[in-house]
Amino acid sequence: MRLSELTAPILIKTVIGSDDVEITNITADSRRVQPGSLFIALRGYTVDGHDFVQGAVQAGAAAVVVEQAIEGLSAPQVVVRDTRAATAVLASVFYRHPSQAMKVIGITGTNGKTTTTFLIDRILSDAGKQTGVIGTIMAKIGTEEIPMENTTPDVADLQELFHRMREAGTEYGITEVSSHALDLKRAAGTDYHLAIFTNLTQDHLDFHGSMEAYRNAKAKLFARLGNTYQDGVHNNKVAILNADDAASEHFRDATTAQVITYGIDAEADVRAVDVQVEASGVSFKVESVYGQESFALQLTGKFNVYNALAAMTAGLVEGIPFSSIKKSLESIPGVNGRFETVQAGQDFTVIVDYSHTPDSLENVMKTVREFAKNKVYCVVGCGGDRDRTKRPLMARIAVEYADLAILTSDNPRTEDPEQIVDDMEAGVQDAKDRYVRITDRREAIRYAVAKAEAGDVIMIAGKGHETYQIIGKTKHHFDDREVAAQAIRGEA
Ligand SMILES: CC(=O)N[C@H]1[C@@H](OP(=O)(O)OP(=O)(O)OC[C@H]2O[C@@H](n3ccc(=O)[nH]c3=O)[C@H](O)[C@@H]2O)O[C@H](CO)[C@@H](O)[C@@H]1O[C@H](C)C(=O)N[C@@H](C)C(=O)N[C@H](CCC(=O)O)C(=O)O
Ligand SMILES: Nc1ncnc2c1ncn2[C@@H]1O[C@H](COP(=O)(O)OP(=O)(O)OP(=O)(O)O)[C@@H](O)[C@H]1O
Ligand SMILES: N[C@H](CCC[C@H](N)C(=O)O)C(=O)O
Ligand SMILES: [Mg+2]
Repeated sequence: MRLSELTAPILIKTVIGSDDVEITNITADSRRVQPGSLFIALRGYTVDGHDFVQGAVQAGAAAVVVEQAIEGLSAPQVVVRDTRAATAVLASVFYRHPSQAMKVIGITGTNGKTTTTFLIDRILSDAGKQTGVIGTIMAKIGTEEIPMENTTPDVADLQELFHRMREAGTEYGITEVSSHALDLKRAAGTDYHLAIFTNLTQDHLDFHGSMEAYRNAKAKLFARLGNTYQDGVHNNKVAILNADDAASEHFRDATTAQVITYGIDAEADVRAVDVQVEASGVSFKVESVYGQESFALQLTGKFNVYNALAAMTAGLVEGIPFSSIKKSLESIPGVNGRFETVQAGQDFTVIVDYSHTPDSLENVMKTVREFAKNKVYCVVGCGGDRDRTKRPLMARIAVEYADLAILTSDNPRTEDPEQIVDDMEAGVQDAKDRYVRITDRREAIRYAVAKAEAGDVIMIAGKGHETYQIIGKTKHHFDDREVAAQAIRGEA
């Protein structure tokens, strides 16, 4: 595409040099520049992309987009007011608005996004639809799986993924939309068909500053959910909200789309009743505007009833029959790293879970307590370079629900691991006999395994599907499931 055509929709800009050059790819990362690339300089949290403009041109960039003109540059420059906002426009134009060629489902909320995307994927795939998924664990296009750095990728990468989905004939793009993405304009330019809200509880206060700002970031997904009403119900934009979460009223106000609610405790359009939580799964009945159905899932916990309700509401809105949804949801054995049990021949239960927020930890620990007959151990840490205020709260929850909490490391990143555990410990000073601190995660898991006796439960929280531990800036191989199994087998 010619640079002139690509930048035409940007109203306020100054072009230095000729814009009659061919652009073959766009990127905001100089390390990924190829001959013919358009390099866009973003001011990040760590470095300023403007510092890499010269390097990008040396690597073959055909042109650059900047907020400040660079002196003596040999390549054409387009100077704009806000390169982050411009990237969203440029990516949409370059890939020819791929999200409009499919139905994109956006899922936001503190917890349950990944799980809900998996459930929706199963419901739609079983109904014969071509799907693509973008989320924490990976992106999936048909059967191709692509590893992901973030839950929601950068806007140029996101549009490229939609482009690849369109090429593959995808009918539904099922995507997690993080609050970071909404604030950093990664989701700008995506035309969402359904927007789903799971829940809002504390996380990411380091980034958003307050719960109100965090909620407002999530509200953007609903505020941007179209403003037109088309003929035929299935062409309409729909917001799917959790009736049991107070933030839903805020999102209802923010959107002009039709709203449908799901819930358990409050009145809802799709409501679960008679919820029975067992170790082997959760059962419940659904009463809804679409009829009634009973479910017996292999997933467990009340929180998974919410995920199932959100997913089935999406399926029902899309015209999938209840009977088909029931079959799909009941056949799902579990989601990678979410309440996943480790079986290595032991006579106690070991569960690996991705709970890395106070609310998710409380949910899984409550669920464990509902079926645990003997002692419960909780191995938990908190990520470095992330919300510090959740640390004492998570430690508190571990201590309250477990007979013994083992406070340890998660991904320390660039923080001192001992300091992170200190921050956690600040929340449990009055309960010294209810926890131990073992900063080395492998040792912490080994300790819990050594302590456990027949019928006990060990919850290993925080890392779920992750197969690494980030210490400093280095990713080391580490898998809670592997480490637990080795400890059980007595391997080094
Ligand atoms: C806070 C945050 O979101 N940071 C993201 C941001 O990083 P940053 O601002 O530090 O970027 P930077 O390193 O300063 O670089 C600025 C610019 O210079 C460019 N650059 C940099 C170096 C170089 O040699 N050449 C070059 O061109 C970069 O590509 C970038 O465009 O831009 C990067 C590139 O897109 C992201 O990878 C990075 O996510 C980091 C890894 C991250 O940890 N993000 C987390 C907080 C996050 O986004 N989480 C959410 C929510 C998770 C949830 O659901 O709970 C998610 O969606 O994953
Ligand atoms: N609906 C829910 N409500 C509360 N907690 C949940 C819910 N669903 C899952 N959880 C808990 O949260 C953890 C993370 O779930 P999941 O990965 O589905 O969430 P996510 O929103 O994608 O997280 P992330 O923000 O890291 O991408 C699970 O391991 C479980 O402990
Ligand atoms: N998407 C979340 C993942 C946290 C996972 C946890 N293991 C940690 O490292 O804190 C985040 O980036 O905050
Ligand atoms: Mg996720």
